[in-house]
Amino acid sequence: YISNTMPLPKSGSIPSPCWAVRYMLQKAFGNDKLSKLEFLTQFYHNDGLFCLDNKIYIFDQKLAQAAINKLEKGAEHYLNDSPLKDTFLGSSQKSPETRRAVASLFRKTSIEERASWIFEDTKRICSKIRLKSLKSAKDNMKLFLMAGTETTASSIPVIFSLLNDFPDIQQELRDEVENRWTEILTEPTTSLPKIESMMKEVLRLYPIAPFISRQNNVPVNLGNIYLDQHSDVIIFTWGIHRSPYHWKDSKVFKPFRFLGMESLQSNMYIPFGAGSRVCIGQHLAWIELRLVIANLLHEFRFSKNPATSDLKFVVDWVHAVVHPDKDMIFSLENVEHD
Ligand code: HEM
Repeated sequence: YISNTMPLPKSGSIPSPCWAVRYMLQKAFGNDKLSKLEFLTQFYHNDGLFCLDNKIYIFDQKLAQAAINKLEKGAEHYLNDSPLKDTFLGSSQKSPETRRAVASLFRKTSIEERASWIFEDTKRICSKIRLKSLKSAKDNMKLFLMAGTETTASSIPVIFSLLNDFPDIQQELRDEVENRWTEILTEPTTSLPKIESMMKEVLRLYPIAPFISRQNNVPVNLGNIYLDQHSDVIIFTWGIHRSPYHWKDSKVFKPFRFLGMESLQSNMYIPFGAGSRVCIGQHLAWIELRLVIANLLHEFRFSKNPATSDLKFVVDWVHAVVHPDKDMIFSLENVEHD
């Protein structure tokens, strides 16, 4: 009703919820910010973006693509005192165009070439660390450890919580593991199509990193949208992944949705971000997750425990990860093997 009676925003302007919509959101969702944002992505579907609390949330595919390509990571001074400054690994402080060029060059190289670049780069970083204080090196290590552990670790309980809700699917995945167990033991990268499809679907419905952030140092046009200098832009992965306009049965967990799906429309699926700042650890995370899930399914049967029957997933806005709202307790039963 509110949507139909509101004046249409001018083309090229960024809509923002009026007091009536804000009141309704508060009544409907209380402090559940994620649900409010999810609601607003549908409310402003035709605009593809909205502004809330001085942040611009983008979920239209073309606008998201433009924002990813044109805007900065949002840490413009981050590298100033860092030993990564002026190194290949620290290319984040260069212009988006340079970074894209570097990233595409990097993609075309062989593993051996990459290794030698990284080796040279690391040597340069080490000599800088020797000359400077260790503080900024520590900061970068913290980023790496946070990005590499919170994310993968948070994905595992979400996956098993869903598999508890669907015991038949859990068994189907266990069967896939058992059929290939000897292969997995000798070759840990053995393909497990059903498990991989399920992992993709979990990261679609519950993207562990629910948004990616960007900023601009100079005014920028995204399509016909004008962004002032230093706009705070959020590419809202959660909204994109759950949009009924992009996905059939968008709110339903369909673990085998991705089976046999060769390619996806770009930017409809961005659990690891996109562009030159795409997650550096995505391939490692994928292998880790696949092996952890295979191992756990091989060892145990998981089922719901009454102690955590009404589980909800919430966002830790500081670390930008999705996690369960309380400790998860599962019941385990050993899987017997001959
Ligand atoms: C399920 C697991 C993971 C998810 C969902 C995930 C997701 C993400 C996302 C969305 C970004 C931001 C990309 C962007 O801004 O476009 C990111 C960045 C990053 N990730 Fe991951 N990640 C995961 C695992 C890992 C692992 C295992 C590592 C390291 C071993 C890692 C290291 C990083 C680093 C260093 C960045 C910053 C890259 C940059 O700023 O250039 N991540 N990740």
